[in-house]
Amino acid sequence: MAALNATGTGQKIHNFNGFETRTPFLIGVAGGTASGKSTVCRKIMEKLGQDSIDHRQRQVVCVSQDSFYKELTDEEKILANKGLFNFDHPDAFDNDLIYKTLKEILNEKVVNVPVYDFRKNSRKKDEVMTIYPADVVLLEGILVFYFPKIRDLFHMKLFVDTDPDTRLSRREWLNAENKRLFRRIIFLLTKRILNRSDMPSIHTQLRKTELFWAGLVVRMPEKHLPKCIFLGELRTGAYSHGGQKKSYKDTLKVVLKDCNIDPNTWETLAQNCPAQRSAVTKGVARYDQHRILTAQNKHATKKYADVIIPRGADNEVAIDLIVQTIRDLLQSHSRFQIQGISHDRRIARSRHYSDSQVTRPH
Ligand SMILES: Nc1ncnc2c1ncn2[C@@H]1O[C@H](COP(=O)(O)OP(=O)(O)O)[C@@H](O)[C@H]1O
Ligand SMILES: O=c1ccn([C@@H]2O[C@H](COP(=O)(O)O)[C@@H](O)[C@H]2O)c(=O)[nH]1
Repeated sequence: MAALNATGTGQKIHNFNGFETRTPFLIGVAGGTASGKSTVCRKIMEKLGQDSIDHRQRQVVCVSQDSFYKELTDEEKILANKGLFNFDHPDAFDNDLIYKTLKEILNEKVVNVPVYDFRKNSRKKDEVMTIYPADVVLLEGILVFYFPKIRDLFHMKLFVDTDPDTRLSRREWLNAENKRLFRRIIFLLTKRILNRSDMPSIHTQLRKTELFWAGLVVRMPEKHLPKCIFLGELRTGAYSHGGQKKSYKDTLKVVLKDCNIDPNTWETLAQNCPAQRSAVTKGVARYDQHRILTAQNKHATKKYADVIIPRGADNEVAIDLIVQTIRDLLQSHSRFQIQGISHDRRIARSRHYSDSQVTRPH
């Protein structure tokens, strides 16, 4: 539990589970998609009465790892539109920015984090979320414990553990208009089925089909329509009518690289059907192996948690325990306390305030 030491300078130092730290106290909240991470964080904020406080005055703030999704390149956007981009891979996030932001938060700086637009798979232009210095900062996300450098910054690590079928059932079936939710439904569903039947992932199968088809096109006689359309474009890097630049060439290049096949020698390789088949089979197997290892590593981040919350937001007992721990941390500061007790800190922190924020933390 948290203990507090007063230093000679009057500065307060927490001693929590062997860590010595000044505020802010950083809490990581990991768990699978739709496990209830945001809901757990929202409940914590509500129970601490923080949701009703102006965001510049809050002692507890919550940030989502989703804000740090990387900007996709044009090629990646094409893959994403085809459902071929893996948003659950650790590299899908701007991990350098996550680290830099957490370090700034730990140094009590005002930080601006990007606002991610799931519909466009990109950051919103001219919009940021300003995080003001707080005593406790929660960062929730599917992969917040993946990279040791980031993981080691947390003073406390929570894992929201909700079984995959419940997560799947939570998807909003009626909201099929919403592309993001729809993609997640398909993703979770196929993942469950493929895992159960021990088949390669949908990402792997799509790559295999795409490469076999691309090889077939290379071997077609020159005048065949698919060859004119696809490889004409592939050779010259032409614009497709009304479409995006070099779409076929670029997506094929990404898929080839994923499968460790050199895009520069691909056409020569594809002329030799058995050689191409063997290279694709090997490349796809390698890709699937890499994908499985990444998924295992990702899943294994649960082992780094200090507290595992089974049933997510339904687990009131676990949430109350966490809330009480945060309350203890906050109340151990003589200058400011939560819920109804005076906030000298508002004055003490007024130098940090700025009017630059556009949106507010949830
Ligand atoms: N305990 C729960 N019971 C019912 N629905 C829940 C529960 N926890 C979360 N949900 C719902 O499931 C969906 C995903 O929850 P969310 O907290 O956004 O998950 P995550 O942040 O892990 O993706 C949301 O629509 C949310 O309202
Ligand atoms: O552009 C995107 C970015 C991410 N996703 C998916 O969203 C979830 C994020 O996890 P949560 O736990 O729900 O916050 C993840 O499964 C990504 O695959 C997306 O669909 N589109």
